[in-house]
Amino acid sequence: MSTRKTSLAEQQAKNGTSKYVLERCASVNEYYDIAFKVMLLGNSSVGKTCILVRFKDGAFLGGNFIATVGIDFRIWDTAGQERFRSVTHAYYRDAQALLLLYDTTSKLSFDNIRAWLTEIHEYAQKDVVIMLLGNKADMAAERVVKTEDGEKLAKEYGVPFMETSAKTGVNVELAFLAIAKELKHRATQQQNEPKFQIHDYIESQKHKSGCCGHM
Ligand SMILES: Nc1nc2c(ncn2[C@@H]2O[C@H](COP(=O)(O)OP(=O)(O)OP(=O)(O)O)[C@@H](O)[C@H]2O)c(=O)[nH]1
Repeated sequence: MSTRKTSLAEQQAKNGTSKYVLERCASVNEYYDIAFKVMLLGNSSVGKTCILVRFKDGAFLGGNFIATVGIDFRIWDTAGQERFRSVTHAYYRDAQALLLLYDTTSKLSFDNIRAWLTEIHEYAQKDVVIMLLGNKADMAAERVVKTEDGEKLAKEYGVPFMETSAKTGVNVELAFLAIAKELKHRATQQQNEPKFQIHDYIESQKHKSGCCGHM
């Protein structure tokens, strides 16, 4: 993709400066044509921080995240604890995308998704992109939330869904990439151009990466 304006972050990456420099640069608006605010939401301990770290480290190690995605992601890792809720509400309003996580080994975190969605509808922008993620898919023995339950809930609310693992990395990049593609298409879509179908995109990519039992 070619929406990126500058190669400063890239140069610094080539020069071997730390990933923190790269990440900081990646969050500076002026280096990009488009920038979006993405938030990670969900109960405490569902794995929001781990998903973000997995995504960022994978991207840094691969060395081509910025070049491939070409969009400045400012990702807000929120606190899941109830006592911080009033603080996070304030940030919903200008978020373009929300990754809503539950933990496949925690029924409570799954049951609370409805409450999270109610809150999102109250505080977020009407056209915010929401994606439901069932995390910790690697913990097969401890699983209490079936994949079908996640799928059913997502269908009910009309949001895309996938199971992820911050531990193995399965579907982590796909989740962020799908959001990036959706937001980019919305921002740059020309008249008469077909709408990006996020559900179709995810389904086609999920089949590619979800084949080999390494959840
Ligand atoms: N096995 C496994 N463990 C995970 C995964 N994701 C997170 N964890 C573990 O779950 C715990 C909580 O992860 P965090 O990323 O801190 O959770 P959080 O949602 O950011 O929590 P708060 O900051 O309290 O809202 C940690 O012990 C992680 O190691 C995963 O995909 N698989």
